Amino acid sequence: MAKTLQEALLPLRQRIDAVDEQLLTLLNERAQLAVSVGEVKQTFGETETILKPEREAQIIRRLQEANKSKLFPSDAVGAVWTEIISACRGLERGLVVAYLGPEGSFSEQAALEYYGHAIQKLPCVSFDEVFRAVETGRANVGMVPVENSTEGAVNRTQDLLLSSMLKVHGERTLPIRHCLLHKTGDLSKVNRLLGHPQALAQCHQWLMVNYPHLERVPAASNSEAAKIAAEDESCLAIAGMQAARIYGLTVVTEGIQDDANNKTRFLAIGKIEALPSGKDQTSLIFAVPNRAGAVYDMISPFAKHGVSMTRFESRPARTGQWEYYFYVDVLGHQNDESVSLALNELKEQSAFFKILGSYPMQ
Ligand SMILES: O=C(O)C(=O)C[C@]1(C(=O)O)C=C[C@@H](O)C=C1
Repeated sequence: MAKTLQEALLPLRQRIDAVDEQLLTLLNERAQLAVSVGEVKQTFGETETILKPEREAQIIRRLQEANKSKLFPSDAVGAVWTEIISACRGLERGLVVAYLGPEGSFSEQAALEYYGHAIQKLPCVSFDEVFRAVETGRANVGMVPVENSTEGAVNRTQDLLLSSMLKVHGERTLPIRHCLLHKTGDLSKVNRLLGHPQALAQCHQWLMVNYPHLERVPAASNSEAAKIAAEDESCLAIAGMQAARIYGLTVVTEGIQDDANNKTRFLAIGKIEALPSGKDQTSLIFAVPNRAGAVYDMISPFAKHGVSMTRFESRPARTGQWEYYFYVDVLGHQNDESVSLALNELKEQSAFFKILGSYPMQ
């Protein structure tokens, strides 16, 4: 007699159960090893945050390499091991992560994707507060947006990176899909649209075509806009799907950002510094003396030592003298010989010079 579907599935499901049990045993073995690592760190007086960004990046890259041309998807290797490491790290010591909240922001998503879910979340009301929370030790680390593929630099973050003593130890780039959200979906009472200025700018053309006369009101964050709209039928909000879910909003239109490939790059900041991981980049800020050819002279050490520049941006120095700070990313770690030589030469000629950090590339 032919088997039923359940009968046909049973032996396969039994084998899946057996594999899961083996995985669980191995995960517990790994967790125990992480606890031992934590104890060893303690005996060596390593009492600061337990996070080792270079080691985490190496583990994930090595496994992704080993998994090449295998069945389990490479992206899933990254996501699964981020969570495994996060859980193990949490057993060594909890990690408090500050970011622009409230709950449901893209910054929160970046924080969870980078540090995993075994963290203590500290949503903050502004980027300034994120930096302050980490500087004062209320949080161990923070996650802040630094640039968007449509709108360019996130200016407040750039300014805070300039003045803060915090270092960059990692990066995460997220695709950003904005949605138009409303409490009920009946827009008859709507008279304004709330969104973070960055989100309003990233959706500018779509809004011009679809809601040209609607008043646009800047909000402290997208998730804050969503939270307000959840209480007020006169408000539309721009925020992500996660915020729509958390605050129970109706999605009026999905994907309203002007560029379908809209992305934001976030930086992981803290007091720790990442050691070389084998595939790193270095972020720095410098200012040049105000004379002809100064910028050219400044960047020539990179060409001389074969160091690739991946980002070059300027911000006014606020002296009223048309002077600028240059924000530059280069490939390689500051401990690499070529990068170190180039940076030393650049430093000697700079009116201002600051390394924000060397960190594993995503
Ligand atoms: O190797 C370490 O230093 C650990 O603490 C272990 C571990 C891991 O679970 O593999 C956890 C946290 C660190 O950020 C890096 C790796």
